[in-house]
Amino acid sequence: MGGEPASEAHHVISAGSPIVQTQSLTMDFGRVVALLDLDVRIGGGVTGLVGANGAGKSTLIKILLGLLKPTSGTATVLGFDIASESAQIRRLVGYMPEHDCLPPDVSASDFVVHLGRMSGLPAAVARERAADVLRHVGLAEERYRPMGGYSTGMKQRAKLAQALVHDPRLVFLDEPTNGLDPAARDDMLRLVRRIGHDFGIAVVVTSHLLGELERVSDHVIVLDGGRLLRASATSEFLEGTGGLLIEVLGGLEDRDAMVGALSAAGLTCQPRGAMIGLDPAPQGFPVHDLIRDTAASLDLGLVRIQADHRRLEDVFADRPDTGSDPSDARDQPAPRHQEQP
Ligand SMILES: Nc1ncnc2c1ncn2[C@@H]1O[C@H](COP(=O)(O)OP(=O)(O)OP(=O)(O)O)[C@@H](O)[C@H]1O
Repeated sequence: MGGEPASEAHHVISAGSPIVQTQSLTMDFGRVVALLDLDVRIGGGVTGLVGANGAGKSTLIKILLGLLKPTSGTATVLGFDIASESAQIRRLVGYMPEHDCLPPDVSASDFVVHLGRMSGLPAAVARERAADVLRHVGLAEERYRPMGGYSTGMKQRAKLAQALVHDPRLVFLDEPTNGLDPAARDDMLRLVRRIGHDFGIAVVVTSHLLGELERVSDHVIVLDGGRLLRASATSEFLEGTGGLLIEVLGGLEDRDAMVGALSAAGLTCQPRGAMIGLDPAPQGFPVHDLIRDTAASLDLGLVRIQADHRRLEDVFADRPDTGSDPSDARDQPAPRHQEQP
């Protein structure tokens, strides 16, 4: 958190420069090696940092903010060196920590104004900015109430607002959907995407739920046991498999009737939640016609036929040292890593 306008970094960062770059970053806590020889490059937009609990996501963020000193390796944030220029970095970067850090007796409004002042904003500007960001994150009248009485969703919004109050160029959001119910999680993910796209602030957002990062991120970095497992555009993770997803009207019985009929017609398919996952059919096979005819013969309405996509979970299944079984659940937590002895 900090107060100087973002212009301070403009002479350092030019178009195409990385927002974050690390080289051989290692964090050895003694009992655990949290990061090992990590080389990552993060650009603008929304970057999802994904990995199981303990994969090293929070450690990486804390190192980039200058809150932890790495055992070895180097990194820059917005062109500034983390070892010697962390004050400049904190001025231009917002941070939403993972854990609850809100004083219960203070209102979100007073809290965000206070942090704006701490970042160096004049009082009137801090009040104005706080009102703006609290509105953007969706805290209305309740912003004048003590935060101790807030729901988890409201607390997450207050934490997000304080990360934005000083108009940063980059925000680190550590597990912003933690503890939220599905509706509140969707709202938070929409907000994350707006911050990256409508507000033009680079976002690094962590989650152990792979499916949700797939929805909001332009790029995804996958950490596993402190090592980089994969980094690429989200679209590359989601390349088509050649398979299809089918949905029919009705309940699970209707879905199962459709699975049975398609299987009897020689296609390989299985229930996937309320939908049906269909394996790729041989080239030239009139698969769409067959699906339509099968649904018609069962008197079932077809809701949709869509391309199946590779899921982020499959990245973990692809890694060389695992025999892990990719789960069907989109929001399946990533596998835990082995702690180093
Ligand atoms: N201060 C510390 N001292 C010792 N070990 C630590 C410390 N901080 C983190 N660790 C260990 O380092 C590893 C990585 O932790 P980290 O918090 O970075 O993971 P994470 O991917 O953010 O997961 P989570 O979401 O559970 O925090 C874990 O094994 C954790 O126990």
